[in-house]
Amino acid sequence: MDGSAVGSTAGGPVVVAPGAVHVPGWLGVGAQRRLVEVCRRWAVGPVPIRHTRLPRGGVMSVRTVCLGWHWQPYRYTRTADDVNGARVAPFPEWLVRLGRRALVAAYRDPAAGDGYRPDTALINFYDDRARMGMHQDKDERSGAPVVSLSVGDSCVFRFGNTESRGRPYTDVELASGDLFVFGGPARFAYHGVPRVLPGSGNPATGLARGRLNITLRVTGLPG
Ligand SMILES: O=C(O)CCC(=O)C(=O)O
Ligand SMILES: [Fe+2]
Repeated sequence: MDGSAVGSTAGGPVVVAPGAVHVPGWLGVGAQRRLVEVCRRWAVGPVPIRHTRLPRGGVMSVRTVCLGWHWQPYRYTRTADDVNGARVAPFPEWLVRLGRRALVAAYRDPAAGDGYRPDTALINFYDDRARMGMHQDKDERSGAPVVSLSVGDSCVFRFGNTESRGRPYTDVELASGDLFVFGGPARFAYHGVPRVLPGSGNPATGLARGRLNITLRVTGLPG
């Protein structure tokens, strides 16, 4: 993955809320295909992709595997103690660079990626029925932006406000190759995925069914 196919924007950035930007078609098909391939490898190990168990007994409908730091509700650790105890795969340098380019594209500012050093990625796989309830990404001790990349089936992405799970929110359709960034005043906004749209993806990405979402984040944790 060298990101060479990045930048084939099908449309310019759309500001959904201050600090929250949707860039349709940011990843070309080649870049999406490489992401699918590498995510398939990460899904196998060292920590296998799994449905995250919630402390009160629930189980998330998406399946998740992490890089750099392992997220389990509601903290980050180096080892996946709720899965197999293994240390998660390292966060690759090319993904840091991709995150920087994402910020430059979303904020239309050549300096927007300077100093951005994401150190964890959550890779979520959604089957036809998977969803994600409204939540904040708030286990990070950093206000740096979250970079979100989507491949495969489209979904309805609900982007809300920082006060509550409820309205006002905006429903955005995230399609294969789309970038969504939330930073600044939008960084701690509630968001979720009420549904995926089965069969809407492009098989040329290598993902015949389902939806892949990768979020890059800065944990703010030491070393
Ligand atoms: O799947 C998405 O688009 C969002 C995922 C998400 O919000 C998360 O992993 O925290
Ligand atoms: Fe989230």
